[in-house]
Amino acid sequence: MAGKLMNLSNEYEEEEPSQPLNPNNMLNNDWCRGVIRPPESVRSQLKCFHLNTTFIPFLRLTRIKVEEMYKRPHIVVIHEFLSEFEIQILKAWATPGLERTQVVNDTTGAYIPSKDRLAFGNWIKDEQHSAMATISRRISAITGLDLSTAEDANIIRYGVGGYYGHHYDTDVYVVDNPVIKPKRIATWINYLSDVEAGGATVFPYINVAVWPEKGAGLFWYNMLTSGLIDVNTIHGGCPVLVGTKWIVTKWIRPTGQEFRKLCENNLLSYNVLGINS
Ligand SMILES: O=C(O)CCC(=O)C(=O)O
Ligand SMILES: [Fe+2]
Repeated sequence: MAGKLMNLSNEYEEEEPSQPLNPNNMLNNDWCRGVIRPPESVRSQLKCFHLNTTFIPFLRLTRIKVEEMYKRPHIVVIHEFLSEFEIQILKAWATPGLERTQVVNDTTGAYIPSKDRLAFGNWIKDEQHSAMATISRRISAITGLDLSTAEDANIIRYGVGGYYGHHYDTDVYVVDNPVIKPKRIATWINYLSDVEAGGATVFPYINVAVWPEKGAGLFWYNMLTSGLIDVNTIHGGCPVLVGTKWIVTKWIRPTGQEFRKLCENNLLSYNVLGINS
């Protein structure tokens, strides 16, 4: 068994996950163990590239290093997105006010503590620190999205055993359930730390695992161009086994994107970083 756990070779890449998709069953599941990857046919299409910043004055003199993790939905990692200074500022800001994180209750819509999310968090507004305002401005420049309507950034610290069960970031329509959860067209996660073991952000329906990398950004669209939820974006944060995981999440709202991400006739067309496909 130990041999199997350690073996990350191709032998396992097409294997079907053996664990049921249960938010409380993040520990030791196949996605978190890193033994499942998208098939070769998907991986061979993925690219690394420098974002074309020619027409983005704010980023003209920077190199934005993009690595695709999946195409549809478009999941990308932006390497070396944050500076060491920004990372230290955000951690120092959050630390004195860290509190147990909560989730939106499906029936009442209220924020409640939950066994699906074990972490400590704090919030920061762009106006509260110029470092955060600059980060939001960079995210906006890279994604082309309006961040003035986005939620405040959520700074999260996961200790050993901390995790976030599988969930959607945007609301899921449930018949007979009057509660409308917030709509989030896209999510941007900043990793403020590496994690020695565990702590991957996983998308179990498409077998994608993103391992935290200090300073990197992770971005994906939760919605198709039609505004429908992309069901393949269900994701979670794996338990931290060794070390501490720090992230800063920006949940981006559809409001304000009307002239930036145009609706398309095709109900199932995908949003992508840059132009749509
Ligand atoms: O901790 C992670 O890797 C995922 C966090 C997440 O899903 C969120 O903040 O919405
Ligand atoms: Fe999430």
